[in-house]
Amino acid sequence: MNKTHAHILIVDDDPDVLTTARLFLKHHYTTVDTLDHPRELNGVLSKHDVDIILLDMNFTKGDNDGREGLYWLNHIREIAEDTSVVLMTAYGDVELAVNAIKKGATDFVLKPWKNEKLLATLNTALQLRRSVKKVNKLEDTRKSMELDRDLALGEFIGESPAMKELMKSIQKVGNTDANVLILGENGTGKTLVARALHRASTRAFDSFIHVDLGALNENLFESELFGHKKGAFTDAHQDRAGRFELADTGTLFLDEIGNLPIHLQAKLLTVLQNRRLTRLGDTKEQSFDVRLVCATNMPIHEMVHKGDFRQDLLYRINTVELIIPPLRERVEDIPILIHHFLTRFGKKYNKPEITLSKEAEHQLMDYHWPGNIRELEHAVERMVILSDSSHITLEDVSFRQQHAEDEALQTLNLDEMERHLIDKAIRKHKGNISKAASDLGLTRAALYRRIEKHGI
Ligand SMILES: Nc1ncnc2c1ncn2[C@@H]1O[C@H](COP(=O)(O)OP(=O)(O)OP(=O)(O)O)[C@@H](O)[C@H]1O
Repeated sequence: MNKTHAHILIVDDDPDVLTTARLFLKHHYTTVDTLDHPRELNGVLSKHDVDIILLDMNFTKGDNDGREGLYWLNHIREIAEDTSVVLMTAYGDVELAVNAIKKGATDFVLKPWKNEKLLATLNTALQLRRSVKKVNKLEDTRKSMELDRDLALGEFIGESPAMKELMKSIQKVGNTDANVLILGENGTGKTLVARALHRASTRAFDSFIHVDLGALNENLFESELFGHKKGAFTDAHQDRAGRFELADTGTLFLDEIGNLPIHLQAKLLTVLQNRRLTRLGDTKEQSFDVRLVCATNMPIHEMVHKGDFRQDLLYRINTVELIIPPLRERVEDIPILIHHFLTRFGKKYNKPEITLSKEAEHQLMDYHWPGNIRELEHAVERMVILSDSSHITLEDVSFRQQHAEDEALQTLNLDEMERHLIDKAIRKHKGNISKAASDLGLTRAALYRRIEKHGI
């Protein structure tokens, strides 16, 4: 017979009771111990994680009021608070049993017991104990998530004025239900900001659902977002909740919203306006309660002017706009980010002492990082992996710097090339626009126009 994995301890002064109970319970549980007096409980409970104590109520000859049992019950509650206690009473004293349960006993059995009844009582007590343990574990997880909530911004590195301002806004907006639109180039940390907003909100313990609208197949848009009923389309073999439902009472993060085709923008707008949705193939409408955070790397306001993005949808999603500047505009953050990634990847690749020379750091600060923090993160990871010593020098960096510039120059897109050259000229002349303009063969006004166009 398969035994239940559990440790049962029987405490009774009657040797016959101990033997009978032990012989029977040994067939059902992996560990069954006995004690002929509760005074030995401390020793056992300090060494073993006992699941259930089956406790007699009277240990002194002539005593039958159960007071001893209540005393030891109290004692167990104090020294092993999540061990369950099941009391044995020979007298069927209901009042005593009720009193014991009030004081924390899980249940009681009458002596002499029926084996099936004893087993059923112990199994129920065991289940209860396991649920209590699970709840405690969840509570621990909740507490650690609370810590994580503070850490979330700890992980968010940036000391430039722009980043400090952004962190303040996250704290301010975080615990409201305002819809937030995050704008920034690829790899600037939009997803990180969306998560930080969620963690700073009262919804932090509910779900955070991330949907990449850029990667979503147009045909599946409705079913993914709003769910479907079984049979709604050929592959709909069962009912399925959409992302809006999954995010209910939590945060829904719609990433790359600028990539949403105009006809789907209309569908999304209707759902947001009505705050109700209908699963594909269903007739019933249902309401939802989500906090909406959207992000895009597209020039969304320009798209509205050109008619590529619906203005009414933009107004729905951008109650607050957070703009994350590109890394090249906050060069002062580069050294701390490098340090942060060196520590992380140093640990990961077993090179905890790894450092970077000052020259190498300057070289990295000079680079324009079109892929922003993600590119920097990958560059540092590569350097840590490839470095032969525990010190990264200019040579290690120059190689990849050159490589990256070559890659950037390989583009045949005139717009990108223009942006790259302007950026390079400005860096070469350390921000002096007149000199950069003359190097590029442009007037200052023409250069300013282009700077604005490229958002440099
Ligand atoms: N301020 C920051 N501090 C530390 N790490 C950051 C910061 N910003 C971004 N990162 C890291 O850079 C990487 C890219 O960030 P994230 O995915 O949030 O960018 P994104 O703007 O959402 O990118 P995409 O537009 O490509 O989706 C992640 O690994 C993230 O942890």
